Amino acid sequence: MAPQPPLLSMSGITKSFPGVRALDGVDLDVQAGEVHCLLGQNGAGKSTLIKVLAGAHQPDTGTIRWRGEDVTLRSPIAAMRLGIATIYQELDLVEHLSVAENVHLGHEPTTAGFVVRAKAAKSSTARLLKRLGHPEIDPGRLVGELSAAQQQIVSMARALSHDVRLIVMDEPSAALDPDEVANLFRIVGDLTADGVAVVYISHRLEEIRRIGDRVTVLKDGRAVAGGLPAESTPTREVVALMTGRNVEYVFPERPATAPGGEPVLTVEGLSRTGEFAPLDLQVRPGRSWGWPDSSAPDAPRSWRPSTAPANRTPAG
Ligand SMILES: Nc1ncnc2c1ncn2[C@@H]1O[C@H](COP(=O)(O)OP(=O)(O)OP(=O)(O)O)[C@@H](O)[C@H]1O
Repeated sequence: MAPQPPLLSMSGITKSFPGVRALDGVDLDVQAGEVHCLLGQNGAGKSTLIKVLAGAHQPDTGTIRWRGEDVTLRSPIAAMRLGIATIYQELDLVEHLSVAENVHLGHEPTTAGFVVRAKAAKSSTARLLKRLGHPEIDPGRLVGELSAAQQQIVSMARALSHDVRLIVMDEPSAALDPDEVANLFRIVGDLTADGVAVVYISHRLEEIRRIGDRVTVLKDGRAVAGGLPAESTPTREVVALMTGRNVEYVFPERPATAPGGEPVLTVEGLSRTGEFAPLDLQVRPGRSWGWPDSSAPDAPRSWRPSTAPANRTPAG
């Protein structure tokens, strides 16, 4: 049997803005059902590449093949019609519309009669939210009233309300707590099991190892590595590709310091009414020192407010 062409094949993509070549001949191949991670430092060209893929930017040169055929993605709607959805970090939801209205914006269910359409939109939205592990989100609620994590789920529901074959997720875990990240990974696993491809942008290398299949690394607008195995490529190699420097240079070893030298800072009996009880501390060379979250339930008593919080005014 002839091998399947990649779901997506971007070749030699260039894109310049005044004074900067954001993409300089980038290739990206994505297979159906894989999680393809896109890595690169700030300014490497990731956003520009996914905007080209989303139909939001037109490339200056290069070709895009989709399921084996050359395509031109003239607009986000054209990309969406092919089954390419993008969930940007800055979510593009309309805050004063309801969840269901956002999910179906531009492609409302077409059953006759407005009320029936609204009902159909609500029930199909409820089904999508359940599939995404968030049945508690009310499809009738205004999007502006939801948390950042819930808004991201709404954005995913909107992507899934189309016949999607590839979803681009731009730093999807950035605003999520660990439970929400676990739910995100479950969603990604379900999508890929259904044959949907995910292009996943993250700065968190440990995430890429956990859910990624392959990695493409961008640096200064070029793909310096394409389709590396996510699980087995050593972190030092990925960091070296991203930065152009070896790990020893990026994370130089700290100079050895004798434990317990003379304190560089000593504080005794420091307190602030309504903020924290008297405390002593010493900071010594070569030691790390962190300030615990005083509101955490397991914070030592001395870190918690001693009385009702007072207005903060600069100490005189
Ligand atoms: N609309 C624009 N106009 C001018 N320059 C742009 C525009 N969009 C991106 N650039 C420039 O193109 C280069 C690549 O930017 P891009 O946002 O694609 O990088 P990135 O890898 O997504 O970085 P980040 O992680 O910071 O978003 C940068 O030098 C950026 O300043």
